[in-house]
Parts: sequence; C-alpha cells; structure tokens
Amino acid sequence: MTSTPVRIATRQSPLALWQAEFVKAALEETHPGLTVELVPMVTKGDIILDTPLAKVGGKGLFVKELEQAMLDGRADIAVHSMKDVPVEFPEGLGLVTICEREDPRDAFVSNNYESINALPEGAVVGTSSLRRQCQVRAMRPDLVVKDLRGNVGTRLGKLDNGEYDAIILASAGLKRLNLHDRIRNEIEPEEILPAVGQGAVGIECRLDDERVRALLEPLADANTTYRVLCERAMNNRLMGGCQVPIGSYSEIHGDQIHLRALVGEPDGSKIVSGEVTGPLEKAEELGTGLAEQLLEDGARVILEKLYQDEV
Ligand SMILES: NCc1[nH]cc(CCC(=O)O)c1CC(=O)O
Repeated sequence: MTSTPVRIATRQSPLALWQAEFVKAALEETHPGLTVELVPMVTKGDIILDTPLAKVGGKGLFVKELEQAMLDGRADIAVHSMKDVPVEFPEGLGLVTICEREDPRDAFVSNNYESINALPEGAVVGTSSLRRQCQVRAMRPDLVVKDLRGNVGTRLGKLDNGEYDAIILASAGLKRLNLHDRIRNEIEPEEILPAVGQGAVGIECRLDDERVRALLEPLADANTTYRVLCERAMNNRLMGGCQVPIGSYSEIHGDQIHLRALVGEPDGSKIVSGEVTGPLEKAEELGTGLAEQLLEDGARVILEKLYQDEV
C-alpha cells in the first residue's frame, strides 16, 4: 500500500525545493515506511526571467510543466506557494491540501533604512509585484519603484549591489530560506495588504488518486484552509487569473473570519478597499461578497482598464 513512492514534481529554486522538502518530511513523518521522491523540473517561468511577469503571461508559467508531469503519471503531487497557484486547474487535477500558514506579511529589506517611511525622497524601491508597487506608491508617491525579478537570492544580490535602496519580499520566503536576519521590518497589513494565499503552501494532485489524497489528508491545516479559500474566493470573483494589484488579509477570531481586501491602480493613484466579518463556515461566500462590494465601489472600472491593456 505505502510501498510505492510518492513523487513530488518541483521547480529547482531554493524556495520551491524548500517547500517540496517540507512536504516530503511531513509525509514521511506522518506515514512511517513511506518513501517520497523529488522530481526536479524546469518551467517556462524559470527560463524567461528578464521580462516583467505581468507581460509574459503571468504565474501559470511556473506550474504548467509540473501539472503535465502529474497528468502523464511522471509525478504524483506538486507543492505550490498558494499565492502562485492560478484560479483554474486542468481537468483531472486539483488542489487538495493546504498546510499551516507561515507569516503572510511582506517584509521590508534594506541595508540602510529601517522602514518605508524612513526612506528619503526619491529612494529606489525594488519590486515587480503590481500589488506592492501600487501600495508603495500610494503611501509614498515620491519614491521611485523599479522592477525586480528573479528568485529570492538574486533579488537580495541586486539590493546588495546598490541597484535599489530597499526591496520588498514575502516574509515567509525569507524565513524559510533562513534569511530572517535580512528582514528590517515586517510590513503590517495596514500599510501593505499581502497577496492572496501568501505564506501558505498547497498541494495539488490527480483528483482520482485516492491513495495519495488519503496520504495528504493529515497535512491539512483547517484554519489556514478557511483563510486561503476565503481570500481565493474574493480573488476569483475579481479576475480570471491575470496580474492585477489585489491585496488581501484574513484572520480568524473564534468562529469568525475577518477579511480585508483592496484593488488598486498600479500607479497607486486609486485604491478601492473594504472588509467583512462573518462565520467561518461561510468563508468563501464572504470572500465573494466582499469582491462584489469592491466591484461596485470602483474596482470594476480599474479592472476593466487593466484587462484592456493586457490584450
Ligand atoms: N512570487 C514569488 C514568491 N512566491 C512565494 C513567495 C514567498 C513565500 C510565500 O508567499 O509562500 C515568493 C517570493 C516573494 O514574493 O517574495
């Protein structure tokens, strides 16, 4: 039964490997005797590294090859950062398990300054995320925001070269790579709302693979699952998988879930935001409801303009 190994299709960036190793360790610890193998792969997203992601077709580029490997039976599962998982899955595949969330906040990283507010006028901030660009520009229109791509190590290298005065990265990624000491300041959601699903790891597999689904079940974290499904429901109602400045942050208090979200112009000139609280069992409906409220409050205009620019 448990003698056949479980094969994890994975990208080879340090963060992707960390996540795959994390799931391998969790599976082996939960199911003594089970062997788990990594199947390292290269995706289109790993090759096209110089073009801003929003221009080359978005996040799907990082998962297509992994999904094909599962469909072909060359691998059984793929481990994703939930913020990089597209809205839609190919027929036969699905996201079945969401593990316990690491810190969902963004981190301010700089060798010379303590925080966004402490940056001098005209300082150069690196990030390619439209969500981060929008919120940084809204806070500090005097800063210069410059694109920054590559994996976490590459981005830190560009900061250290002096190409930027500060950069913004996900806290979770830095912590997983043992780079806590690079975090100068955890950016609170009141300043910058994180990405949908940020800090959570999710596992995708073939939906008809009952054996693997049963093996994965104990790795799920109930609270993280409610939170991420709530955030994703909000996101799904707003878009069809393209790159737009959308931020969100959910928290659970007792049996209630509180969701904040925003949609903004990439240049930060306009931000539409809102929040909602309700029972945990209604997490997804609450997310969808908040999205509808945002659309009415002006997000529709922002999104229609962005979708037009994409074509
Ligand atoms: N977009 C790349 C990416 N995907 C997931 C993380 C960090 C870890 C996470 O959110 O789970 C990062 C790096 C970053 O944005 O700094």
